[in-house]
Amino acid sequence: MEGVQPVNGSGPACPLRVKLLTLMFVCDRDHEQVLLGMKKRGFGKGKWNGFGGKVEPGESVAQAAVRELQEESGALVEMADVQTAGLLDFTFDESNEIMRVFVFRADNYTGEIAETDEMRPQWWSLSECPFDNMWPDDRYWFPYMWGRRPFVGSFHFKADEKTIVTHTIEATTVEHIDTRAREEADRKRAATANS
Ligand SMILES: Nc1nc2c([nH]c(=O)n2[C@H]2C[C@H](O)[C@@H](COP(=O)(O)OP(=O)(O)OP(=O)(O)O)O2)c(=O)[nH]1
Repeated sequence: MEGVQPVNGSGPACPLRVKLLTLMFVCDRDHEQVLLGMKKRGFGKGKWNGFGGKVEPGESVAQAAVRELQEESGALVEMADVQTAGLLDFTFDESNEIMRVFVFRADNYTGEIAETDEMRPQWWSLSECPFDNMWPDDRYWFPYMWGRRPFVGSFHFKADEKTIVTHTIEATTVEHIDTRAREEADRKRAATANS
């Protein structure tokens, strides 16, 4: 189990499992374009999204973001070029899981972008971002991500994974998000060592 915490501090009677995830956006600032991938399988299949996935025990959240980007798109981002963008918690009716997603962006990459088993990458002009075919929460925080304004948010969905029931989104600092990322990676490492 990756981590367990009470719901809104309501005590251990109602634990939620935390799934630690990354999401990376490669941005071409000169042409106002962002690299998205069509998810070909698994959670979010059929949607355009940034690239990401689970954090492995022992790696930092940013390292996981770089690894997942390369595995899914072929693009390689140096750690020095990884920019902290945001932190998002997703919950769903009838689920006892929090999907805790650390969002990053990068303006530089090397390597050859290519389709993989999981994703079909494509550059999108910012003005033509396919929000109707992305997760419905994305239009709330995408302007923060592109605008380099650190954000923290939470979205609670119905079990249909389409309808947002409640949400919060607010500005924060890179330091706050980075501290949370370190805490979450430490928690995951400790939970794995104890299991
Ligand atoms: N844009 C956006 N991305 C989301 C939302 N919810 C959510 O989990 N994601 C992202 C976080 C991750 O990058 C991805 C889910 O991770 P995944 O299931 O693909 O993880 P993975 O690749 O490690 O899984 P697997 O191949 O090992 O099965 O979707 C959302 O509401 N909006």
